Amino acid sequence: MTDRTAVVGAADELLPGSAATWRQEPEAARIPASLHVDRTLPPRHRLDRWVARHRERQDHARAVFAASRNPERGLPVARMRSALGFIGSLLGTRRLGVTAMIVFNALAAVAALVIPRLLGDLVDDATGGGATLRETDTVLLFVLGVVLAHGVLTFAARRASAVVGYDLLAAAREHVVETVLRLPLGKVEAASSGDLITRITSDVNKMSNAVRWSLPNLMTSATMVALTVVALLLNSPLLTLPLVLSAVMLFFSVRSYLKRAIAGYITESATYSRINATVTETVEGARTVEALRLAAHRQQRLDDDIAESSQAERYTMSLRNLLFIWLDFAFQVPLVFVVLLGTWGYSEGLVTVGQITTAAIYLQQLVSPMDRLIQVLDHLQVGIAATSRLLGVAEVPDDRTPGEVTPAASDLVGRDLRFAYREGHDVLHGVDVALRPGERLAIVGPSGSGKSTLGRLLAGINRPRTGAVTVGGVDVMDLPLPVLRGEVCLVSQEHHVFVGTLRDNIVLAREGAATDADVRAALAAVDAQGWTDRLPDGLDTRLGQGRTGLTPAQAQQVALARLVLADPHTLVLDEATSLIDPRTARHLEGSMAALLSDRTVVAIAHRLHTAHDADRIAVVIDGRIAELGSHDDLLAADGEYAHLWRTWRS
Ligand SMILES: Nc1ncnc2c1ncn2[C@@H]1O[C@H](COP(=O)(O)OP(=O)(O)OP(=O)(O)O)[C@@H](O)[C@H]1O
Repeated sequence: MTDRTAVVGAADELLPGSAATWRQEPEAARIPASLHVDRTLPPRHRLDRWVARHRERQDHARAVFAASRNPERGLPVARMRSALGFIGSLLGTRRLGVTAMIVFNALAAVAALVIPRLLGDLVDDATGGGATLRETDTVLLFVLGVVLAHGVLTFAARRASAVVGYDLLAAAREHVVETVLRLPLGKVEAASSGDLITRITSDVNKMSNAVRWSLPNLMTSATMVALTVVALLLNSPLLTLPLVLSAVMLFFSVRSYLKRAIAGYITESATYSRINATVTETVEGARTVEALRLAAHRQQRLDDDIAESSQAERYTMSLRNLLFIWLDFAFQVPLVFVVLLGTWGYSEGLVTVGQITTAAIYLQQLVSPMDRLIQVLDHLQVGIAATSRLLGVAEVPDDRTPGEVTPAASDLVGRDLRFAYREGHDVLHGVDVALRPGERLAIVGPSGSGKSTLGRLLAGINRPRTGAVTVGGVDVMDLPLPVLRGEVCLVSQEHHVFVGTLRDNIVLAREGAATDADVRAALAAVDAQGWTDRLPDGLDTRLGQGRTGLTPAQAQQVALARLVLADPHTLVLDEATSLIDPRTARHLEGSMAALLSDRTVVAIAHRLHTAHDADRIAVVIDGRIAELGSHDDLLAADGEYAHLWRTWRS
């Protein structure tokens, strides 16, 4: 891309209604972010508006949730069952740790339950006048011992939970990284980078919190609740009755919450993805923003994203608030009933004061684990939503179906190639191109005419909408990636230097099969031996961010050396030498000439001298091959190429 097109292209990404828009969450799912609390309204109307807003946010959450099921629109979201299955399988492979976690949590809960029972007995002995000072001392000492045991067991339980939690987190992170690396390149590029980043950062963290905090607390609280109910029953079945009321209230309020929460949290995360996408694009396009004075527009877009996110957060907050109101009722009402029932039962001689005391303490003791249990449910909803988004990355449909057949020949043919980045907007319109083995084809044409897109299709990066690219008669989309890499390779304008040694950066094209001599030969082939020999640690010199920096030209040479090692019979060079100054580029091309001589080369060229040296030149205009022939033939034809050539020469 030229500098001008770089600016215009980047501006396209940053302006409304541009190509960038389709990469994000479905536009239809946006909600108006204009609903603010109107304090001038009378309270009843305010309540009406609150209900209306709540419904609107709920509809929005449902729409985003439904849209997230469509893999064609952004990155998909996995089903809740898959998320639970994933967490379950992680837990299943750590049986020892999980068992330790359960056992210690259960023992800690039992220790906590013994104390009220002892205190209740003490009250009964005291009110009955049966307890001596010595007995009271013994009971208190015993209570102290149990408190100490409880502390030790709680420590052991938390430690076991932390070990399991961090282990799970590490496993989940590895899974996510592997999944992301396996994604088809075309799909990764089509996804919003903000969404991908949010999923592998914020969603991984949410899942990790759910695992590290929620699972242990779920164990502790659930054990505590279950044992407290058993203890209540053992203490007095009559005084346990009010719990039924509590259970009914809890059941309905939690069920209603759970029905809505997942969609709410997935929507909330989707809004974070939007914010991330807007910020990332703005930072990446900072120069364009400055050059075209787009700051106010970008600011507005970010404000809109934040406003929308705040609406989504308000919705989940309302869900939580409603839940907690019900929980307060569910916790307080039984206590009142225990006192009332206890008073009646005492007057009828059915229960003792000690039993009432124990029941009241147990009920009080139940509030905290119940409260935590509900918080755990809330965190788990967030965790499950985050896990669903994480696993959704793995559900991106693969764009190739690798088969068993390997190409017997090396002729590369493209037939009826059409391609659209946006549905209904083809950028290639039925291109036919056939390369003879060993031929050099230069692709030239105006900016945006589809040269790079054609190169990507020929290299098997993207699947054409119609037609196919075949190598030796086999569709490139049917070849497994390692096989394809040995057939056709694309060298693009971006040359990433990975953090690692110079050697690592080069052998990744043929991992495990390349020796140091191969690496040196590859560097020599691209004329990089001089400066690489002068590096302080030779092939062991560490490159990448924060380490030895490379000039763009050196980075490009490293990328080319990688390619030499991959040894494909066909190379697609997408302005591969554009970042090197013309003299070095000429030099580099010269030194590569011997290497390229027995390969098929498709060179997407801006500098026409590359075209001049090619066997044939394809002139791409508006997604079609307008002219095809040798330099001399095309000059003689006096068409588009002749015009470009004269302009370039002058
Ligand atoms: N990732 C993308 N998303 C949406 N549209 C795209 C994308 N990449 C390219 N396009 C559009 O497809 C069309 C063809 O682009 P392409 O990069 O293939 O042209 P080109 O001839 O290589 O341009 P240049 O010489 O400027 O690199 C252009 O209109 C471009 O805006």
